[in-house]
Amino acid sequence: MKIAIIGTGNLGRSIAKGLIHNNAITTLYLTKRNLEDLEFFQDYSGVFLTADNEEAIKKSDIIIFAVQPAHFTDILETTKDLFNENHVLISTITGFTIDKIEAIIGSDQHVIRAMPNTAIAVGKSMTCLCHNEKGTRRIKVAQAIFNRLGTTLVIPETQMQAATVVCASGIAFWMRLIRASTQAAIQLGFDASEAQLLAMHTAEGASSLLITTGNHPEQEIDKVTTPKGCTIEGLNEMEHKGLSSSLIQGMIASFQKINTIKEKQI
Ligand SMILES: NC(=O)C1=CN([C@@H]2O[C@H](COP(=O)(O)OP(=O)(O)OC[C@H]3O[C@@H](n4cnc5c(N)ncnc54)[C@H](O)[C@@H]3O)[C@@H](O)[C@H]2O)C=CC1
Ligand SMILES: O=C(O)[C@@H]1CCC=N1
Repeated sequence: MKIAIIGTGNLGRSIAKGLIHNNAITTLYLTKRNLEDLEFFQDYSGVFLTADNEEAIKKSDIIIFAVQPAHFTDILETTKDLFNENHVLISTITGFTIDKIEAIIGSDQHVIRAMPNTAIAVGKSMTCLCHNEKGTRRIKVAQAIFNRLGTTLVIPETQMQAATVVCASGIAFWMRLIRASTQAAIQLGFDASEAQLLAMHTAEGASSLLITTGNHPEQEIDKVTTPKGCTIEGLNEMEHKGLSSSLIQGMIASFQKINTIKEKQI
């Protein structure tokens, strides 16, 4: 696959690492206005670094846009005449709707919106996808790419903002939970590196149990909670202190914020 990433910042770099490590490219063009901090990629064969978006688009079939929302309109305005019927345009831009994209480039292009997360760098992204009418014919191509880098779900565009909170911001939320477990493990006597090892592999184990069995979390919790035991004691104390409520309220706040950003930045 000939892929270009337009805007190789935090997310673009993560996508690039995932594509390279999963051998998912024939050529990969990475663009950025200042190429200095892309040195990591310069020795990989088939990977080209350039500040020239036009060159990257002309030499690629799949174009992944990963710039900040405020830059996307200008980039589309200046590159729209380069797009041809073979191009699949994939936007990761938060809040930038298909209507807004089509208002600039028209409705003749295959347009996919993708909401991955930074775990794409290690092939573990939960990526939500939606598409315009023409993009119906290329959604399987997009799924094939992102399935090599994790798991995909095709959703209606109306759910993309919520998907951003749950999956993209979700990486940060889960990191805080793992950090809190680490801090507790240190207080319970482990040194810092051991504490993080215990926390992150226990988190991975919990997630893998659900993915592998398809069980509801409470079914797995029931297997751990000995009557009058230490697990239920800890769980109930966490709930008295608002664990579930705090997570839910945080994600709702994040969702409310994303909808105000949408109005102001684009
Ligand atoms: N960081 C994340 O975890 C996620 C980000 N997103 C979305 O992806 C987009 C990118 O996010 P980040 O990577 O965090 O932002 P970022 O600011 O780290 O990266 C954007 C990159 O685009 C480059 N850029 C700006 N104008 C350019 C131009 N004209 N040509 C080429 N490159 C240009 C900047 O130099 C920068 O390196 C945003 O729209 C964000 O909402 C979506 C999902 C997850
Ligand atoms: O925090 C943000 O606004 C962006 C959207 C998803 C991840 N980062």
